[in-house]
Order: sequence, then structure tokens, then C-alpha cells
Amino acid sequence: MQQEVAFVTGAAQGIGEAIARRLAKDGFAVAVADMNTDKAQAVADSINQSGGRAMAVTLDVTDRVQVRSAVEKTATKLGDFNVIVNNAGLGPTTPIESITPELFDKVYHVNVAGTIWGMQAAVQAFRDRGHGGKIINAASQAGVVGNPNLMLYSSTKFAIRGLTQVAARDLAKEGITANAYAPGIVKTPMMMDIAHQVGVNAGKDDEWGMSTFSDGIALGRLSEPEDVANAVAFLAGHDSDYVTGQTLIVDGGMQFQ
Ligand SMILES: NC(=O)C1=CN([C@@H]2O[C@H](COP(=O)(O)OP(=O)(O)OC[C@H]3O[C@@H](n4cnc5c(N)ncnc54)[C@H](O)[C@@H]3O)[C@@H](O)[C@H]2O)C=CC1
Ligand SMILES: CC(=O)C(C)=O
Repeated sequence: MQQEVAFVTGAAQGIGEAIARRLAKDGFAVAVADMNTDKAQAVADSINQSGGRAMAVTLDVTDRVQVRSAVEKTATKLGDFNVIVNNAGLGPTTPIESITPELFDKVYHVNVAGTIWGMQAAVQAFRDRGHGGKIINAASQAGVVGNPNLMLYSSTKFAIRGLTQVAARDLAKEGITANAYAPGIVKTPMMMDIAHQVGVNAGKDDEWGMSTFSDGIALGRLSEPEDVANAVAFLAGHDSDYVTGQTLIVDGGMQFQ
């Protein structure tokens, strides 16, 4: 059987890295796509050394042409194109008074436009190869309930859930599913930055900042990136073939809808 190919953006660290490693373990050939070339290469090398099959691809997800060419390069080198995980995202704290047109453009370009360019390139790659595929987008628990201090970020993640639902309806007839995952509070560089900012704003330290997020977690612990990767593995695999338009919330029980 032909090996399936998964393309993961923001895969040089954090949640994306865990997803790339997990999908490689599950048998996918994986493109580790990120703007940080050195770190992406290190992740791809490490997957290859552990017996998986991976390549690093440099891209800025805000650049539609670069995204398209990264997807094509992946399909050519790895032999097919079956799954895209639009994981790259930015999460700056944005109290309302701090929002400028420049910051708005920056966050919306990465989180929303970057996801749309990824979906667009993937759909073209699926069509060119005459088969369906899976689109998986990074939402957040902050895209289910508005999070304090994260006005720009939270609103982009609400948008991700919306555009995932539209894609699911528009593309179903072509055998393409579209789902999202909504992590809670995950120990990654992004979350450490947010905790640091919250700590600084309150005149406290990073650990205090992080502790403000952990109170409402029913399972009583912060998330590891691998907790999220486990859920994405389900969405990428064939056990989820009849699932589309959904947001899988992986937050340890922070909120129940
Ligand atoms: N860490 C958390 O607690 C949560 C994270 N998420 C979402 O999960 C996703 C991954 O988050 P983390 O791993 O925490 O982030 P992170 O900041 O640790 O890693 C993000 C990766 O994306 C890459 N990246 C950023 N902008 C890019 C661009 N324009 N083009 C290409 N690559 C780019 C970075 O180089 C980095 O390797 C994001 O979409 C985030 O919003 C959602 C909920 C919670
Ligand atoms: C980073 C994030 O998604 C939070 C704090 O909900």
C-alpha cells in the first residue's frame, strides 16, 4: 500500500512537533513545515533517525505562494498528499487597548489567512491526485469561550471553527473532511510566553502566570503536547472517516458545552 503523507505547519516545536512525531509513528510520511528552518530540520532528522520518514519544509504560512509551493514540493518528494494539519499560530496577549492595526493584521494573517492558504493548497493537491483527504485545523479552547486578555487570539480561533465547518460542507462531496482540534493549556513555548506576560502584568512570576490557567482544569493537570497529538492522530487516521465539521476539544475538561 502507498504510504500516506501528512503536512504539519508550525511543526518545529510545541504541539506541531508532537503531532509530526506521532503521525510518523502512525506510519505517515511527514512534512515538518515551519518558518524556523533549523528547528524543522532537527525534528525531521530526529524522526528519520527513529525509523520514520520525514522532510523539513521552510514556509511562512502567511505567504500563499510559499504555502502552495511547499505543499507541491512535499507531494512530489514524499509521493502523495493526504492530510494537512494547519497548526502554526500566534498567541500574543492583547488587552483591548493594546490592539493596533499592525497587530490585528499580524495575528489574523498567521492564524486565519495562514489556515485558509493551507486548506486551499491542500484541496488543490488532493484534486490533482484524484482523491480526497483530511484537513485538520488548530482551534483552541479560547475559540470556544472568549479568554481574558486574548481578544485577537480568541477571535481568530472562533474563526477557525467557522471556516472548518464551511470547508466540511463545501468539500464533503469530494471525499475531503475538515475538522479542528481545540487544545486547553499546553506546555509549549507559546503558552510559556503568555504565562510570562500574565505574570509580569500582575507583578508576579511565570509560574504564578501559568497557575492562573490551571484552576479550571477538571483533570487537574496542564496538557502535554502529546495529549493533543493523540487527538490529532484520530482525526488524521481512518477511524475518523465519518467525522467532519467538528472541533475536538482536548482541554482536560476546562469547560463543557
Ligand atoms: N499552547 C497552548 O496552550 C495552545 C495552543 N493552541 C494552538 O496550537 C497551535 C500550536 O501552538 P504551540 O505549539 O503552543 O505554539 P508555539 O509558538 O510553541 O509553536 C508555533 C510554531 O509555529 C511556527 N510559526 C509561527 N508563525 C509561523 C508562520 N507564519 N509560518 C510558519 N510557521 C510559523 C513557529 O516557528 C513555531 O515553530 C497554535 O495554532 C496555537 O494557537 C491552541 C490552544 C492552546
Ligand atoms: C494559548 C491558548 O489557546 C489559551 C491560553 O487558551
